[in-house]
This record gives sequence, structure tokens and C-alpha cells, in this order.
Amino acid sequence: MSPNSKLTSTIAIVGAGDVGATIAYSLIMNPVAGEILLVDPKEEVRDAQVQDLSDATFHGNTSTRVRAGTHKEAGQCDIIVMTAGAKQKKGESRTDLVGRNKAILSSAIDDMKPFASDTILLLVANPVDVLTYFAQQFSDLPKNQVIGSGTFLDSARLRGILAAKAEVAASSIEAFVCGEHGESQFVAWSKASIGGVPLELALPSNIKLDKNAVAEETKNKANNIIENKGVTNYGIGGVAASICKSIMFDEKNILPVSHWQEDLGVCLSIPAVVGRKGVVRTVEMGFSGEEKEALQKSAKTLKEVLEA
Ligand SMILES: NC(=O)C1=CN([C@@H]2O[C@H](COP(=O)(O)OP(=O)(O)OC[C@H]3O[C@@H](n4cnc5c(N)ncnc54)[C@H](O)[C@@H]3O)[C@@H](O)[C@H]2O)C=CC1
Ligand SMILES: CC(=O)C(=O)O
Repeated sequence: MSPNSKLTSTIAIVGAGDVGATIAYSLIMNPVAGEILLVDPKEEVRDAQVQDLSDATFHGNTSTRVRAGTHKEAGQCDIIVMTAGAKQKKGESRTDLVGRNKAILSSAIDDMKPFASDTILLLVANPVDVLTYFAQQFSDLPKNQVIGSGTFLDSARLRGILAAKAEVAASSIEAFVCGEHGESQFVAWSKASIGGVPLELALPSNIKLDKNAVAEETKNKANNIIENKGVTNYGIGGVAASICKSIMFDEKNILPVSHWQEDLGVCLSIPAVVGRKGVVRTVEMGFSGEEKEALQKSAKTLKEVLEA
């Protein structure tokens, strides 16, 4: 898509803080929507973000207009990206945010109703898998239309780490983190490949891969960033914009997003086909026995948070 082609779609970003604004910026740099609405009860911050982001549209993207919007208007957009909520302070886990962010989600959804029938609600606020589940309950939208960014960000981090070790482009690596966007996540090592060749075979012979260390480094990356700058915003900015693009242009990319798992009774990430209808289908991964166990464990952890 040329940056100046006519774009007619609308994306609302509910929560115009660090993450919301960075997602908007990514959507300006990689044009997806004709209009981006920022929604936030902190009006001064929201309006300042609108002005700053509007300045960014002068450089190449004249198709996207950024403006302040209401929750009601957000409910009518093609995609609603939900970033409203508290973020972790140093030492806090994502699940520590559940009480505060469930209340914010519930009131924001009430304010947005009634939703356009084909809107896609994309959850980003944490704990993202738990909030995706609650958003499905509160919104009454079809479950395939309510998805979370899930382990897409963790998978991007994993690919970056593997790419540096293997000395190849991250785009040539196929590797997924699955399960919870949190402590119980796991790497689907049995499906990892480089250039279509199984990881073990494709790695240079002088590289000894410590899988546990790589999985831990991947999992801990958010905490390490938050420890030093207080927020993670650029990674999720790119990831959320990619999901929006796959939805808006009906690209049907396979993305590890959080979505409803009928057999597990929770929302968590398994790679899925993502298009204009949201999750089109979950990919049958053929997990190894160990990975199946890790998936069950992740679902159990999430159920405990849902039922607490
Ligand atoms: N899923 C992921 O991979 C990632 C998730 N996050 C999560 O994103 C969330 C947002 O993080 P930041 O932007 O850094 O926080 P922030 O504090 O900078 O911004 C949050 C914004 O939400 C707004 N807000 C509160 N209630 C609202 C409502 N009812 N309607 C609209 N806006 C409302 C606040 O006024 C604030 O401006 C956090 O929960 C954080 O943990 C952050 C990075 C990655
Ligand atoms: C904050 C968060 O969830 C992340 O950066 O992974």
C-alpha cells in the first residue's frame, strides 16, 4: 500500500499513554487507517498526544488523520486497541495489575457499547490474556473478534535473540512463544526453524544453544527494560500495528495472538490466522508431549488468576 493511497478505515486507541501513543505512531509510520482516534479521560494528555502525533503525519503519510475521540465513537471503529490501564512498577508482575485493569476495562467497554457488529477489539493492557477473556465476557462480541497481543511480543524477542546467535536475519527465523504472556509461557522448540530448516540442523556447528537460557532471557526481557526505563513501548508499538495491518488488509498472517481456547477454557496464545474477522482459525501446531504439558500448565495458571 502506498503511504498516500486512500485509507478509509478507523482505529481507536483507548488509553493515550506511553503504549497507546507509540502504537499510534507505528500506525502512522506504516499507514493502515484513515483515522486514528485517541480516547483517554486525561484530556490534556490526550490532546497533547494528538497534536504531537499529527505533526508526525507530515512526513510521508498524508492519509492518516489523528484526532481525539469519545468512547462511544471508539465503539464504532474498525479496530479498537485497548491500552487503558495501569502498568507494572519495578518488582510488580503483570498479574498484579488484574484488579485495577479489569475495573478500567469494564467501565471502558460499558462506555463504548453498542459496538459496531464487525469491530475487532484488540487487547494490549495487562495481564493481556486475562483481560482478553474478560473483554469477551463484557463486550458480548463474537469471541473471534476479541483478541489479545499475547505472546507476539515475546516471539519477536525470541527471534531477535536467536537471530543474533545464528547470525541470520530475524525474519528468516520461525519460532513461537506460546501460552501466557507472562511467567508460564513456553517456547515451542519442536517447531522452531531457520529458513525452513529445523533449528538444530540450521544452526552453525560452532553454536551450542542453551534453550533454557534463551527462553529465560526472552521471558525476562520486559522486566529488564522496565527496571531501567519504567515502560516497554516500542516493541508493543510495532507488534500491535502489525496485528492491525493483518486485520485491516485481511492479510491472514499466522500470528501468536491470545484468543479463546475452547478445550482449555481460557484465552492464551497459540499461532492463529488473523484477518478482517479477527481470529480466522487456530493453527494445529502438533506440539511435542512436553509442549502439550506446558500449554496445560499455562492454562491452569491463567484459570487461577481468572477465578481468584
Ligand atoms: N501486552 C503487552 O505486550 C504490553 C502491555 N503493556 C500494558 O499496556 C498498558 C498501558 O501501558 P502504558 O501506556 O505504559 O501506561 P500509561 O499509564 O502510560 O497509559 C495508560 C493510559 O490509560 C488511560 N486510561 C485509564 N482509564 C481509561 C479509560 N477508562 N479509558 C481510556 N483511557 C483510560 C490513562 O489515563 C493513561 O493515560 C499497561 O497495562 C501495560 O502493562 C505494555 C507493554 C506491552
Ligand atoms: C509490559 C509487557 O507486557 C511487555 O513488555 O512484555
